[in-house]
Formats: sequence, C-alpha cells, structure tokens
Amino acid sequence: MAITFYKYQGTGNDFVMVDNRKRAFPTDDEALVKQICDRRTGVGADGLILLQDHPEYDFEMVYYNADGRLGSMCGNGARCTVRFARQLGVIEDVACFLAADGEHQASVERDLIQLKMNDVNKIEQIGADFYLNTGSPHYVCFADNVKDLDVYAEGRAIRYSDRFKAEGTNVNFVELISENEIFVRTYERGVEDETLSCGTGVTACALVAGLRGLRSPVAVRTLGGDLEVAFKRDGDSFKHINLVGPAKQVFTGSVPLHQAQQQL
Ligand SMILES: N[C@@H](CCC[C@H](N)C(=O)O)C(=O)O
Repeated sequence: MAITFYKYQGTGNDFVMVDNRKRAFPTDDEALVKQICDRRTGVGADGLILLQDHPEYDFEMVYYNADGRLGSMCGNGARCTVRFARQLGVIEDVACFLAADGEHQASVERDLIQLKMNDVNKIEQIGADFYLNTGSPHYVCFADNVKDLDVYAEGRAIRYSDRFKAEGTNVNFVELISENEIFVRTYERGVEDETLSCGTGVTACALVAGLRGLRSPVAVRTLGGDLEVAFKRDGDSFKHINLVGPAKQVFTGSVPLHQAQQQL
C-alpha cells in the first residue's frame, strides 16, 4: 500500500497533505509522520495534515508537527488545507471547517486564502514581552534588526525555559517597520527550529502590535512572503480576526507505506 501525498506551502511554511476521507492513514503512528516530514530521508515538511470528512463541517483538518506529534492550530496549514479542499472539489470558494481549536470559516480569492481565526481575549505581559494563544501558544518579543537575530538560539532559550519547557511555546521576534507594517521571524515548537513563516505566530504579533497602536489591517513581512492580519480591537480583546495570504500546491507523490515504516 502507498500513501498518496500532496505537498503545499503557504509563505514558505510547508506541509505534506493527505486526503484521509477513506481513513486509510495510520493516525496514531507518530514515528511515520516524523519520517515523512524528515527533510533528508522523507518528503520533508514543517508538518503533516490530514483532510477528513466530518458530519457537521465541510471537512476536518488534523495537524501534526514535524516531530510527529498531534499539534494545535496551524494558520498557514489551515490556509493550505482550504486550497487542498478546493482542488479536491470538497468545497467551492467558501468553507466552514473544524480544526484543533474549533470552527473556522475561510474563503478562496484567486491566489489568496482568507481564514477567520478565533477571538483572543487574553494577552499576558511578561516584562517587555507578551504571551497569548491564537489557536497555538505564542511568545512575542519586539526587537530591532530582526533580520540579524539568532532566532534559533534565542527562540530555543525561551521555548526550553522553566516556564515553557513542559508544554513548549512558539517564539516570535517582531520589528515595527511602519505604522501598519511589521517584520516577523518565528521559532516553532514541534519543528524545533525557525520556519519561514508561522500563521498563528504572525496573527499573535499583529494583535500585540495592535495593543501598541498599529491599525488593522497589519501587513506582515516574513522570510517566506507577505501576509495580512485584520482585526477589531476592544480594549485587550480582539475579534473578527482574519489572516490572509497565499497557499500553493508544490508537487504530488506517493510513499510506499511499508518503505516509510521500514526506515523508522
Ligand atoms: N506553523 C503553524 C503553527 C503550528 C503550531 C506550532 N508548531 C505549535 O505546535 O504550536 C502556523 O502557521 O500557525
């Protein structure tokens, strides 16, 4: 038996996508997911996503990090899953789907996917930094010259600090570029490295920038491309949060299941 996969990327955050509507994928095989995501001995990706049927939604998105573990919400992965659902004919131009953090609405507008994120009602301040959950946990630090930062070393130090080492956190470094524009680099939990972009991370940074007075929509530059985050602020709460950006299919292929499992 072979696993047919589709490789997608959204602003450089890349995913192996599998159509699991027939429930053939071994969903609890953490080592297999890790093997498929390995960039030297597998397909290579920041995560693996299963698109599944759901009785109450257009589809369900099941997201695994590259370490093989079931993950929380993935914003770029969700945008890629919407594009995948459109290409499979599961949806037309709008979708209502289920992810790890609940229901999401999305729409396809040419090469862009607009994704509604859940409301954020709590932003914790930790010294000069911030911590919030946008479907996944994000630590946000403002810095100058973010392009020259050692994101791996500095992100890892926070991710494995006493406060976060058990559950982990994603760590974002943000630079204010103009009155509605930021540059973001992210160390991702579960990949345990910097990725080219992180959708829930970019969202977290735009909301924290909103607390500092940046107006919606915030343009976000990442190493993998540009995103936009719109929101409505009410004090320290944020509603009507929308993440917009491109999502593309890169290639398709198949992995013989026994071969993938033999390499473990
Ligand atoms: N790349 C993702 C974030 C995925 C979740 C993260 N790695 C975690 O486990 O918290 C995104 O685009 O949001």
